Amino acid sequence: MCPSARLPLVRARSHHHTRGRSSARCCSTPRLMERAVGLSGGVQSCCSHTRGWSAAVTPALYAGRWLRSRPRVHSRGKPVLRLLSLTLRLNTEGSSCAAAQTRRFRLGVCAGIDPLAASTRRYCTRMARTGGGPLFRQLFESESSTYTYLLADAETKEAVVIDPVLETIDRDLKLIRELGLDLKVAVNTHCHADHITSTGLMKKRLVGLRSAISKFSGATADIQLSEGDTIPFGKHHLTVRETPGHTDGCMTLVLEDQSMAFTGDTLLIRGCGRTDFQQGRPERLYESVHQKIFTLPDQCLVYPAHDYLGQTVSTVGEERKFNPRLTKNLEEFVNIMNNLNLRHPAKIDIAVPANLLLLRSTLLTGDRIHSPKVKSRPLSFLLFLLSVCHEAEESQLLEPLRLEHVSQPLEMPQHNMESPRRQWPQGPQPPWVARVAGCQSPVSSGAESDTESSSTESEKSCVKRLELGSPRLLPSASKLQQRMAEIDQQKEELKIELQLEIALLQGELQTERKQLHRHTQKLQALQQQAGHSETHRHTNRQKEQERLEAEGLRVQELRRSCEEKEKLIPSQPESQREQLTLQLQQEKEAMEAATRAFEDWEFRFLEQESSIDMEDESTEEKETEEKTEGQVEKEVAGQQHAVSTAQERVQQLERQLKEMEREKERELTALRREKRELVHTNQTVHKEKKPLADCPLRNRTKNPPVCPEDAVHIANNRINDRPLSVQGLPRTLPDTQSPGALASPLSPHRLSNGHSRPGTSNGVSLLTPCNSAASSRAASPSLLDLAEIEKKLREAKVERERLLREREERRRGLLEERRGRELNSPLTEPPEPESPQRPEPEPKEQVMASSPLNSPEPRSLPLFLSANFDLRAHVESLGHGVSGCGDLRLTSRRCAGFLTKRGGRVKTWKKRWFSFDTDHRRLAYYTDCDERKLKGVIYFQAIEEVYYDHLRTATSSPRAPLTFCVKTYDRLFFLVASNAVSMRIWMDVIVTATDEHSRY
Ligand SMILES: N[C@@H](CCC(=O)N[C@@H](CSS)C(=O)NCC(=O)O)C(=O)O
Repeated sequence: MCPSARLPLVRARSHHHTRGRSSARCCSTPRLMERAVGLSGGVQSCCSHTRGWSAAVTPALYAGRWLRSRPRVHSRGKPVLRLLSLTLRLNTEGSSCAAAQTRRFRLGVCAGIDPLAASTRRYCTRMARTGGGPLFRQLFESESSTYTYLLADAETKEAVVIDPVLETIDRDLKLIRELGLDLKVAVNTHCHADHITSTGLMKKRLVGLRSAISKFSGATADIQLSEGDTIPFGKHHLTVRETPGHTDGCMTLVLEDQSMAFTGDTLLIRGCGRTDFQQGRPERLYESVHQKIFTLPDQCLVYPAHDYLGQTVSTVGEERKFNPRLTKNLEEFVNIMNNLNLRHPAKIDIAVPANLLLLRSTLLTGDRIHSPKVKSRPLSFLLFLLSVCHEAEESQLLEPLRLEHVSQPLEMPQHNMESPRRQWPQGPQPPWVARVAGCQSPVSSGAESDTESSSTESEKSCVKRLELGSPRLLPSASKLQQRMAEIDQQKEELKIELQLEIALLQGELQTERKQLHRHTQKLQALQQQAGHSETHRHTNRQKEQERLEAEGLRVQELRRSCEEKEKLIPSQPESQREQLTLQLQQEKEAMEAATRAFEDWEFRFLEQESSIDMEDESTEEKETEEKTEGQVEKEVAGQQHAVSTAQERVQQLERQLKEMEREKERELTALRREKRELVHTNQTVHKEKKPLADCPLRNRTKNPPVCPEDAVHIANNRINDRPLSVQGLPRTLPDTQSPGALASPLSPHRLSNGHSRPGTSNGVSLLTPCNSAASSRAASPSLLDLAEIEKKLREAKVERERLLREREERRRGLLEERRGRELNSPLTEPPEPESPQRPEPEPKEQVMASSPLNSPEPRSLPLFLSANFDLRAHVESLGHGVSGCGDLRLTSRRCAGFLTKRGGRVKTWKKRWFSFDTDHRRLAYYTDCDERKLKGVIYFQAIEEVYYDHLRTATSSPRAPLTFCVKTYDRLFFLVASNAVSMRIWMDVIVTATDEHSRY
């Protein structure tokens, strides 16, 4: 396909019209045509200013230049000919009312009538009425007081954003989304020093978006702008006016109808950009404003990049009249500017390199930077990253990429050495070379294909000719040198990007560390909170305990009084006895009721106590309290989880670092290999060019002898081109380690055409001293890099270990603290069962025996309340061999022994000493057989069922066949006996306490 056929039918516009100056600016020279780089139309040109619109510029005229100036070097060194979406754009001006309006306006300008003599407002209103004006939004970022502007064509929705700020990227993108805009270009009026642009990140988020900045900014972007360039969006466009002075790359962007000017930092409202850093020069700024901005119509609205006083807009006329600096003469102006004594912008040290960096299309948007986190990295992290990169990389970043190796027709005349592509011998090429292979037309030279192209036949013949020594196609030494310089540059690029990636990873590490710190703080806060609630709970519990004890005393008092009255009755006159007995009966019932209430209360209390050990459930009141505790514990667990997640992330980062290191090694190896090959080719060229009397060409190509000169070179090569690995980093260059590799840096398949390398006896490439010096120069930074990477890796490892240690210490601290709380808290100390206030009752056998109530037994009373109930006898009567069961202490009123109990919440199995006490009517359990530390109680009235577990807990129980269950009204206890006999005894013992049992 003809290259020109791919180009759009371009439209040409009046380039630049400023009241009466239009003819000076408006031109139709090819140079200016080439400068007019459009977005979608691609090209606009100047033309007859009397017509406003011209016929299309011949596409072919532009095509070559376009393609030559547009190849881009991808971060991996691949050329990406970014052919813009050169859509066919027909000149449709005049087809709509709005366009007609615009046209009339233009014609007015061209005819020397100043249509803006009327107020801008009126003009804008007219434009709005006709729907001709662009959609416009002024957005503000408060930290740096930056204005971002959004302009869009209301019909096509194509949009341009000016000076977007990183901090407000989400807001801006949201608005763009909401308005349904198709953001085509993000342009920066200059390389800002006070904030980081969001351009790079926007490109990452919006497919097809391209960055633009002045070519004098020092930053690279997809589009590098200069005077007269236009940025179209729909039927509108902005024109670039270079306005240096604040920085070299400052531009003012003027809307097509000159109704708006985006002046960046050049002209501020009643002020102007400072000139004390970033190539600032007051004289230049003065000239820029006066020549490029003050020449705009008075009504032209001035939209600056900043305002620190809340002003939003001004006009050219106003500024020309009232600007306190720019109304002065040059000398005064310079004086003012040199004495502003402003503080440097807070972020200058990071913003400048960041902006130089983030505008680059390869960074943060290319496939080298893989990290999925890029999008979500916080600003602080980016700042960190940039500060890391700043010092080391600034110089390289300032250097825009310039590789112009676009394919040229193969059969070009010999004198045309513009394309070094043809001279590369066949073999492993760096990817970018492969991407532009072949005799394709410039347009189809591989830019649209992602596949690596193979050598074409003509390439092969070219190589063959080269190898046969054809002087026609030998590359010039300077071209080779140039290519080597480019490889060095690529190396530098690679270095920068890898360092960036490392910095990214380090940044992530730092973010994780900060997160860890936050989690730790939260954990501490939670612990404090837990401590407070613990104290509160403690106080409450103490009070409750006191009340409980008082109630216990009262119940005892009631009991004593009943007993005394009971003793007195027999000594009373016969006539009163019945009455007294009745009274006594009532008092006893009251006493029983009080006792039951007390016991319930005590039960709840003890249950709550034991819940501290997380083994028991609680009553409703306790549940409320525990809920808070549970939440705290849950949060603590959450924090611990977060800590371990952070730790995993650190490990992951470490892995990524290693991978980066490996990738770097691979890339460096490939680059070194290519360089060696080039060195070799260079050497060949030298040899081909000079008459080699002592080493005839034919001989050299067929069966080359080692001539003395070569021998020297070989020796040199062995010293100078010595693999770096030999010099200290053996693993970095595995392919050059072996003596064979030393002797033959050319890969074997490069010799597969059957020809030995000219100038080598065994494939050794030759180095001139100059080349070898270049080689070592190029190699040294790589060594440093590797050492640096390794150092960082070590640091990361140390950091990781530190984090791990910290985590472990925290965990231990937590555990200890918790243990300490358990030990110190009186709440966790079980109440003494044999407390002085509540002495263990006397053996009830005697008491009950002497009681007049012991018989007749009311049928409704549970079995164990029967006065003559003998537990041991009962168990024996059931056929159990009690005497043979040594691990049980069974008396007439008590049964005690070890059982293993499953925890209520934390399902751990713990051995406890259980005591079934018919007098206290409770089954209590203690930590040990001395019965000093009560862990919990099950009151008889709570027991509902006792049954064998039937191996339900088989997977967890220490002895599933010996596991049985005690069901209370609100909980299920799993207990394990030490043997089958004791299990059966225990079950029969406990079942006596059930109401169910009392019915039989
Ligand atoms: N206080 C601000 C810095 C303000 C500042 O220096 N603004 C620049 C434009 S951004 S580089 C400027 O040119 N100002 C001119 C003026 O007269 O204010 C900060 O700390 O960031």
